[in-house]
Amino acid sequence: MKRTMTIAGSDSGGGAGIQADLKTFSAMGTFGTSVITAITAQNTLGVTDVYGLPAKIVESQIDAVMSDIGTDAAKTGMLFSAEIIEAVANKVKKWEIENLVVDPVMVAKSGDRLLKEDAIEAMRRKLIPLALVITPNIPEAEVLTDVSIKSEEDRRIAARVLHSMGARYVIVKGGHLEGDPVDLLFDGQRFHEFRGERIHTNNTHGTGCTFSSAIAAQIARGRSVYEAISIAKRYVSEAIRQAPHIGAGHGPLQHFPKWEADLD
Ligand SMILES: Nc1ncnc2c1ncn2[C@@H]1O[C@H](COP(=O)(O)OP(=O)(O)O)[C@@H](O)[C@H]1O
Ligand SMILES: Cc1ncc(COP(=O)(O)OP(=O)(O)O)c(N)n1
Repeated sequence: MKRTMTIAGSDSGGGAGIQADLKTFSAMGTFGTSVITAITAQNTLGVTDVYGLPAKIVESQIDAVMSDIGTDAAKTGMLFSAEIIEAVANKVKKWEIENLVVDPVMVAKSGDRLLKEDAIEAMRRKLIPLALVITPNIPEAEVLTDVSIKSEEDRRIAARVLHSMGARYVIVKGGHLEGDPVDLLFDGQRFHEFRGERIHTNNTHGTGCTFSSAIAAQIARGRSVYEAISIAKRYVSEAIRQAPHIGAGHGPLQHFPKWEADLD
């Protein structure tokens, strides 16, 4: 069985973070392991408290997983501080993790901060150069590149800047744009659009976590980055469409046991 590791924060509400990642890994037919970076007190209405863990315990969790179980791909989500980003980057190098999907999580849908302001430079310099794939949404791409994205051309410029920082594949997601969500991939040479149909709902908590975890799991299973993104997009769409209406705010997605089996 292929192995996938998430390095991310815990969401007590179960919709995003580590919890969404592990549900997605399982649905994709991979064995998921987890490295917790921060604990959030969170529900569908928002985040009421955040506790960042010491970088040392993040390092020892990675060592514990990698020295015994190993991984075929990894993803990062909420990394909270510059210290944790540096610790993760060092361990990614030490364990030679090449299939790394970086979801540069900064702010929750509720508007609450999940990454300290002074950690953005560490994200740019230490982690992005190690990424096989980086999956920013529009606001994250703007912060990382200092490009204000007002048009499709701006989005392409931002994708090029992120690629120049060292990520091999850049996908700037379109969930925050008006109309049907189109995600834009740049591989260093060509652009490719992944088109979806907008589902009008409040149940979109954890879409980014689910998308990046599904990409990591499909890469672990040997699919190309293009195939992995295409499958991840279908999965997220269906997970939003069949969301269970839980909580009074942005509700979580529905995850599907044996989704992978349905693909073959
Ligand atoms: N309402 C929606 N209907 C269909 N797909 C969506 C919707 N919202 C987001 N997506 C898709 O979910 C994935 C995550 O995108 P996005 O919501 O932009 O990320 P994030 O959660 O990081 O803000 C993307 O593939 C995006 O196109
Ligand atoms: C612990 C934790 N990690 C990440 C997020 C953000 O997740 P995302 O998938 O981008 O979903 P939304 O917050 O945009 O719904 C989070 N909220 N908590």
